[in-house]
Amino acid sequence: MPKPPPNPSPEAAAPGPRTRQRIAAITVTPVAFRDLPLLNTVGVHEPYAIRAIVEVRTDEGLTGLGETYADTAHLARLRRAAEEITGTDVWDLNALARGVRASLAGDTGTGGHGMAGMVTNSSTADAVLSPFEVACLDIQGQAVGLPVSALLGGAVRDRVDYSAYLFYKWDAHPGQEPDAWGAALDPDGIVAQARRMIDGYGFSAIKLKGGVFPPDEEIAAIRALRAAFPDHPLRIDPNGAWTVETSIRVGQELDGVLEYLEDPTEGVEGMAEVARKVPMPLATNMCVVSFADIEPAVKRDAVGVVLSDHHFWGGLTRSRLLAGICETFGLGLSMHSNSHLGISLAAMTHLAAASPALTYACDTHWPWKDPGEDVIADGALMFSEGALAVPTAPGLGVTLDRDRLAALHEQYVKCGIRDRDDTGYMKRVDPSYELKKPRW
Ligand SMILES: O=C([O-])C(=O)C[C@H](O)[C@@H](O)C(=O)[O-]
Ligand SMILES: [Mg+2]
Repeated sequence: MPKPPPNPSPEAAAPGPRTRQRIAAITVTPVAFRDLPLLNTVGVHEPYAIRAIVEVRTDEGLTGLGETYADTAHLARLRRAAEEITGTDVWDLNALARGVRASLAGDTGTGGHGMAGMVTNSSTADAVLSPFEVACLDIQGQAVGLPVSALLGGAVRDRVDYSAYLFYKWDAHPGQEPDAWGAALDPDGIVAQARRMIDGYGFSAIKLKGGVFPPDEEIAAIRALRAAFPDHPLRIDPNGAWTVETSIRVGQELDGVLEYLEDPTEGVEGMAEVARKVPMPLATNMCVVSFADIEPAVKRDAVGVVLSDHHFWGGLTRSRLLAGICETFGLGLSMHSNSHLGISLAAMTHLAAASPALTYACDTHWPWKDPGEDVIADGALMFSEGALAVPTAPGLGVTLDRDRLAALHEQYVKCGIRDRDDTGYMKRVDPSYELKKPRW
């Protein structure tokens, strides 16, 4: 009889405490990529969108990636936080959050996160923490050979659906040649834009950014979309541009047409009043934007769906916490997006894959970006039938292309935009433009 193999030594059998993987260096690089003249209720997108790319390096030589806003105040906070958290173990996300909070001590400023005034109450500490947390998860995944979705509890789906995010738009930035999308300033233009986007990406849900034209014109656009795309769930988001009365009227007129009505009016009280009188759920990325906002909204039954966004909810693990809270209180979960690059898209996809309650197609601004402009290498994120396959490579599953990073940084330096300012740009184009809240 063959002899059984000898028992392994206790050292070999037990994995033992692994060596900590400490943050040795962090680089924060602002970048700019071309953006189109997309209209919203506070103005129009400038010719470039700005983002910050965060690289976290460990003492063992692994690098994790994060992406966030690049407004001046946010960049300064990122750099202060980067100094404070250097030396932290990438597995100790609580210590990471403590370090970020410590770096903000005495900083009472709010905003500066790149949301053009449309999200004002989100937590500064969570917005600063987010890209570092994502980068640490990227490193953790690489270290153990697992995708980030596995670290978040496991992917419950292998594909994540995104929606066609439509905007009213001019045909060109003033003084430039018309872009490939052309103008969309009426129902026909919006339907043509939807067709182009759905033909290109296969999206199976549609969101219209509203709050730009009088509500009846936007109702007409939604009706035209319904006629052209009878089976696509539809949403409209005027970013709080309407009074409570207008919101109720629009909601009642669109009975049976919308899957949800997003931020028709500003504030929890107004949203609660609207919610009582319209037939469809209200969704928000404006009145529930931090953990402190959840209790008042739940108590007043103000919203039916929360649009999570790891960029201002403190990263991926805190967004999973939000998902759990939403499940507990019977709130639906969807996902918000700003103009972004591939690192953000990868993080959003891992999060959505690992969030069982996320049953709506996620927002993304991806189609509005020039496909050639990114900081990641091509090939990791390819849309098919409106969805992205969840990356299965270790970590986020995307790699930084240094030449592209350098080119987009150079573009940031040259373009001169340092803070997102949709209103200021609109006023430069049309000096009679006024910011009104509510507008109708
Ligand atoms: O859902 C939303 O509220 C957004 O996507 C906010 C964005 O800032 C959007 O309005 C934009 O990019 O103009
Ligand atoms: Mg919104």
